[in-house]
Amino acid sequence: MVAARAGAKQACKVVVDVSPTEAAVGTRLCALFADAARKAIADKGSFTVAVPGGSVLKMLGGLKEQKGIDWSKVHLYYVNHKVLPHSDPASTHKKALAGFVQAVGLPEANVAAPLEPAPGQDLSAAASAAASDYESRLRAAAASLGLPLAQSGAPRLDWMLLGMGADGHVGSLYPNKPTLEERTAWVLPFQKSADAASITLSLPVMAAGREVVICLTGAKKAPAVRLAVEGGAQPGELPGAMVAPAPDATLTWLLDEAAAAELGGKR
Ligand SMILES: O=C1O[C@H](COP(=O)(O)O)[C@@H](O)[C@H](O)[C@H]1O
Repeated sequence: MVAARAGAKQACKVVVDVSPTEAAVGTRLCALFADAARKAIADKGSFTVAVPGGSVLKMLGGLKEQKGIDWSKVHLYYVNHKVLPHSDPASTHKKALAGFVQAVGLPEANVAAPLEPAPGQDLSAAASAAASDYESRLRAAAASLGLPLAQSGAPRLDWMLLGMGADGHVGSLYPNKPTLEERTAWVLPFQKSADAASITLSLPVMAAGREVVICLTGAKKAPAVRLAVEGGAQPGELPGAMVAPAPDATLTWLLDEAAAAELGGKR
């Protein structure tokens, strides 16, 4: 079921797209991704997309079934990434390569892999270096691909695909953290604990997507979905609700029935 909503505070068009099961959400996600890629490539010769980790990345395995995409014209970025060697089983880059990139024939040169930590490097220093490197690469790509910039100055990727945690976190932007206040940097380091750090796109870059798709499933996330879609979160409480795309953008909530269960009204 697909419904456009006017209720949320975003100025952009908001679509709530509900499928019966998690598997059906995965199928729908890959079909929408493929449609957007084919259209962008036909219209302007390239498709730029940022993808998250977690359950949404796994769903992208279904892209293997999609036909008619010129993968040499697709440019892939990560919404967030743990500061780890690419050989680490928890590396999102490693999972993306194995999950769909290699199978569909997306050239690895078109995948912006984050800088790996140097052996023995201090984690916080490695996170800062990786964030700064990723931002430089994104700036270079924005220039070479001619990406338009949003009013915030952030690059407008064609598709900004986000997951959201039950606590409302998107990428590595967590509730009530100073990273939510960032307005200038495109990529930020975030140290979650003494032994876990990541880099993440900033809120302005997430919001700058020409299409922003927030995909999530499961009953545990239903309260966060209700708050984000219908409003009412306290400032800083729910990062997913703080992604406010431009008026000419579309924000699509791609949900299963369980995640949509607390939404009232028409959906
Ligand atoms: O920590 C993270 O969580 C979100 C949501 O993950 P999910 O497995 O519950 O879908 C994810 O989008 C993000 O990339 C990841 O770092």
